[in-house]
Amino acid sequence: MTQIAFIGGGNMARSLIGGLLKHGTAPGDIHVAEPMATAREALTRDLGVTCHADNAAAAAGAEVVVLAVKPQVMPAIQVGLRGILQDTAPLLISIAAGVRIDQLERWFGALPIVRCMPNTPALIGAGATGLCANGAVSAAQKAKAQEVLDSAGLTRWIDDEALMDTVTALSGSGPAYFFALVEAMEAAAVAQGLPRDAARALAAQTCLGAGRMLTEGSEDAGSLRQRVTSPNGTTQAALESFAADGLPAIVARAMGAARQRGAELAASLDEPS
Ligand SMILES: NC(=O)C1=CN([C@@H]2O[C@H](COP(=O)(O)OP(=O)(O)OC[C@H]3O[C@@H](n4cnc5c(N)ncnc54)[C@H](O)[C@@H]3O)[C@@H](O)[C@H]2O)C=CC1
Ligand SMILES: O=C(O)[C@@H]1CCC=N1
Repeated sequence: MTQIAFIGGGNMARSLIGGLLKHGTAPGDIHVAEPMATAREALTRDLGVTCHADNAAAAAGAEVVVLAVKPQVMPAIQVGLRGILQDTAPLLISIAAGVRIDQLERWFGALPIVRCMPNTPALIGAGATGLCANGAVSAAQKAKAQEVLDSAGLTRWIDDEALMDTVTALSGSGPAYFFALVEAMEAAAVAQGLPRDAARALAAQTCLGAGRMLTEGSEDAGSLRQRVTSPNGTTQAALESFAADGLPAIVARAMGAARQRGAELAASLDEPS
């Protein structure tokens, strides 16, 4: 079996490891480097994976190394990792927001690299991941990267790396937009007098049902929306209010801010010329 190392054992690493274990990867084939002792203990206790305090120790012997640290931590981990990665030449997968493939090549050397952007629903196997490969990634390695991310949910290859910040703005950050909308819907229902537990249950099930209609049926969001909207009915009244308040522009501005933040995060990691 392929040995996989995770550098950073936080939320996303945990989600991706959970998916791999569910899809048949043996815990013994997964090594995790994590500086926090309590997190290492929890990972071993909960998932049965082997944890290391040292990044190079986790990466030694791995055919796939997943970089799952915060973007700001990325330049610092090259110190301990570059040597071992140059010796073993694994497939390097980065899940860090913003961080570009050319930066990864500069820090870790010429390697097959896949930059990807998963999201938190990976925790329940319902994630969505965009992936982008550099020219050194073989067809077999591409298939391996896809297999790793497929275990967390849906995957899509993105040919143009410049669009990865848009993927981050769409599906990487997207779960938070959705939760924010649900919070607002629940709060409005409670303000109208509905008990909180009823508001929460009805809102959550509504989102589940709407999401399943989108993913399990063949209709797009626009036509599903139209089917809810009776002429001169309640939905029309709500949608007209959204339109008057500029919902599409609000969403476009928010996604623009997310995309720009991805680019800024990456730029902040470039050495001044
Ligand atoms: N949270 C999210 O929704 C998503 C996050 N991402 C990306 O995933 C990456 C990780 O994010 P999270 O899991 O949310 O963060 P997190 O903070 O939960 O996990 C990061 C882990 O890295 C560890 N760490 C810190 N310094 C380290 C070092 N020098 N060597 C090894 N490990 C070190 C931390 O102790 C922590 O456990 C980020 O780059 C983020 O942009 C990608 C998609 C979605
Ligand atoms: O907020 C962030 O920067 C990360 C990347 C996408 C989701 N969470």
